[in-house]
Amino acid sequence: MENQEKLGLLARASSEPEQYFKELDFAVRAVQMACSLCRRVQDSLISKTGNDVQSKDDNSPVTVADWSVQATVSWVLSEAFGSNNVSIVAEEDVQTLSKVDSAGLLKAVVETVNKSLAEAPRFGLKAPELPLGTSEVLEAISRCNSNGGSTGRFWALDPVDGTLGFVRGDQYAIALALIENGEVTLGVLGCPNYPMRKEWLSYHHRYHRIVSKLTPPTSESWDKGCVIYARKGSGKTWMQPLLHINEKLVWPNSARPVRVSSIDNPSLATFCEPVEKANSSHSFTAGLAHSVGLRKQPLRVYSMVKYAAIARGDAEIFMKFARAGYKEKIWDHAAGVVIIQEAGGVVTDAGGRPLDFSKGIYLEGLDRGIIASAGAVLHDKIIRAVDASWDSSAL
Ligand SMILES: Nc1ncnc2c1ncn2[C@@H]1O[C@H](COP(=O)(O)OS(=O)(=O)O)[C@@H](OP(=O)(O)O)[C@H]1O
Ligand SMILES: [Mg+2]
Ligand SMILES: [Mg+2]
Ligand SMILES: [Mg+2]
Repeated sequence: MENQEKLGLLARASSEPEQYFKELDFAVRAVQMACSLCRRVQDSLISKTGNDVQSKDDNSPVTVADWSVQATVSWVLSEAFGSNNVSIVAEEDVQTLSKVDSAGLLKAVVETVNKSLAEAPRFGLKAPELPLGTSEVLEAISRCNSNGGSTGRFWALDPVDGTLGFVRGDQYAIALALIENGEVTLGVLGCPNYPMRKEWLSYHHRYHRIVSKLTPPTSESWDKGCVIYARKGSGKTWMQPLLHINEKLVWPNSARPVRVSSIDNPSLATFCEPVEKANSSHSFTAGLAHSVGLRKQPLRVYSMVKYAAIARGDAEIFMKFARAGYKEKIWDHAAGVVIIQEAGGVVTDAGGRPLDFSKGIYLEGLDRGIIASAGAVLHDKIIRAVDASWDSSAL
């Protein structure tokens, strides 16, 4: 009882729907396991120069970690709720993995999944009696083939968000959300490299190693990591430390509530945005920043760690304006939205409307871009600035 309270897993009032506690509990454990898996894979990825990063049809990267996390989370959720009751929308599929020349890759995925599942008892979960075979791993990945929609319940999973950051030894996230009748009801974000000090969020390993005189943080202080989660309507967002390998700490883990920043003066506010210009227009947001009076340098961070930074109060604004024609996917945002909202923040499209998770795998009808803020004052200022500058922008 006391432990559940500490974890933020208890209902505040008996009128609150109890059915989400089991879901949140398993989701947090699954994401903790995924964080542990990713840390191992990222460490081995950076320490060798192999052919460990594949390219998808759109030239975006995918790694052993993406498929392995998808299989692991899918397996854990199926064990907890029964595979017939679990519907998952997730980013990866098995096409590349099932190709004849991908035997080595598939073997690495199966090994990684089994290594991760063998760790399940540390997270208070049951490990499989026997290691999973290749077909079981492929089946766990391909079971995540839901198309979402406006009715019923499904999970949205981004096994590794910010894969580019992941392969560069930088920030990335594991994102799991539960969506019911088109509304995000639970969000869990694992951020294995979330640094101990927020200043280090803008520290890009590769880049700074070459051009910066900054002393690199030691791996101990850099690799702090956290899992952040929230249940819709609870008014609280919680944060757990990562369950580190080699640590004595076993489940249940401790958690503390986090809150958005109280800064509403633009000149004191920090905004974050994607690292890659190809994913969001840096020139458009620079113009917005100037007109709103944001004075600080943008914090460019890979992945949904940007949502976590707002929820934790380490930054005040997140903006993303993808090129015309790009359709945002639900798994890139669902967990982050509920985590910011329950921490006291605001997330809408650039027209001020809530993001619509009820139309399948894409955020259909999204008006121009996505804006998340620590509060309504900053949010309104940004939205007005977008309106004022949109027509003269090249977007
Ligand atoms: N062209 C384009 N425009 C906008 N967004 C795109 C585009 N291509 C991909 N994506 C999606 O962006 C996800 C990564 O977003 P980030 O905020 O991490 O971007 S960045 O790497 O920091 O630039 C990334 O998520 P992951 O694939 O999970 O890494 C993609 O879903
Ligand atoms: Mg991807
Ligand atoms: Mg993603
Ligand atoms: Mg991904």
